[in-house]
Amino acid sequence: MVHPDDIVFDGWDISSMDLGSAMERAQVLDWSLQEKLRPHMSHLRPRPSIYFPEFIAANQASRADNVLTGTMAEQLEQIRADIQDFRQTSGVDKIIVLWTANTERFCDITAGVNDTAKNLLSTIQTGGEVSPSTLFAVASILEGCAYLNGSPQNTFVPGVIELAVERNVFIGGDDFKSGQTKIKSVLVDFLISAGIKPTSIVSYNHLGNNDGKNLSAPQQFRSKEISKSNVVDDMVNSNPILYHNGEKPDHCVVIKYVPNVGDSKRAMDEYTSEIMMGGTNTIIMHNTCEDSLLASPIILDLVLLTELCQRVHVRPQGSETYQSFHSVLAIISFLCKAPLIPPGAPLVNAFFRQRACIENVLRACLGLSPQNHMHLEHKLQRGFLPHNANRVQEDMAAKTKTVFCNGYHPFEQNGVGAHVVKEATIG
Ligand SMILES: O=P([O-])([O-])O[C@@H]1[C@@H](O)[C@H](O)[C@@H](O)[C@H](O)[C@@H]1O
Repeated sequence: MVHPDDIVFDGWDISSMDLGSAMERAQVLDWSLQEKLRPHMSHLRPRPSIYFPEFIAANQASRADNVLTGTMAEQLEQIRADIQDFRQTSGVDKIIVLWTANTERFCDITAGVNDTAKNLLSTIQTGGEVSPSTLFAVASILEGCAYLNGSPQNTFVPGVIELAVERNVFIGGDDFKSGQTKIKSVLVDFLISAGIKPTSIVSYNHLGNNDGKNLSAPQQFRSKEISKSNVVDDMVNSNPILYHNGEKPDHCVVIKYVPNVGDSKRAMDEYTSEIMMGGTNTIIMHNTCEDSLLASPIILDLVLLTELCQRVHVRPQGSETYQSFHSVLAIISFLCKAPLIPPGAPLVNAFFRQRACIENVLRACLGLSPQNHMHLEHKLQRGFLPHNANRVQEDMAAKTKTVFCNGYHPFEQNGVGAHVVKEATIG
């Protein structure tokens, strides 16, 4: 248990936080924001981009083409130098690096290559399979900068996670939860919580931007398919009455590249569910949305939340010392399709549970108790909140009157009590 009084912030009062001041404190080091957004986001500094990143090939092109050159070790140093340069020229206190570049294919987790921090650092020196996003993550961590992954690939191989923990640097991801998946994390939770059992979920989307083009490559699509598919797992597992052990709805995800629609993504979903007595309920949805404009506020929120979390320190009950959040920053799950969580932590994809986590953490930071929606003070026979005792008494008097008028059970007896009294009377 953590008492709200045991949560502190470095330096300033959260209640005075506004987006503007937080933004000044946490400028985004943006590596590849799409051209069309740049005019609207002048405070974000565009940086070299790597599109279609497979592996950064040595001597691929010049820096003028926004592509890193040299050996992998040299590329690592170049990225670190870029970060240092940005720190100096921009004068910001903190840098948070966020990967908005295209989806990469999943890379293999190989013992001796990327399974530990030491092995990963030595693979970078000697050459081997290290994806561009992993290289950026390592550079950021070595520079003490939090690193967030907005794409689905497994940037955070075990070696990166170990390095982040060793260096006490936040990492978080994966994959912006922007459109179709965001709705899914609400709708499936609603269906299952309402006792309606989804048996098949079929999701198509087509789009024509650079992201869509990249996803038409099977290996990159596979990364996206994985991050989009696992999103219902925790909701399914949360209801053992509807789903037996290991049972899952069929879940199919298709993405097609259609250049003509550009950034205007079309998402079509069909949710088929089983209802009472074997009946069927089907929900069909068509959603037309601007892919980049859904992603951009998520980028800002991710950075703001991460920066905020860097200033939160917690002293668990019975402990002498304060500690910060785990390096794997799970609180930002709300904004991600495939949340990265610390080993052994429960995975939560359900939208409102993720939101409640953020809300309650922020409430705790302000010294407020968590919002649990019980509202017991309004549900008991007698109120128990001292500060509004009078109000409660008045309310109860009014309710008593209503109860008698309605002819229901006498005041101060619940349904069971009323039933017993009735039987006793009859007897
Ligand atoms: O968030 P969401 O709509 O489920 O998922 C989307 C994908 O289906 C889409 O193909 C991709 O280009 C978007 O960037 C986004 O990741």
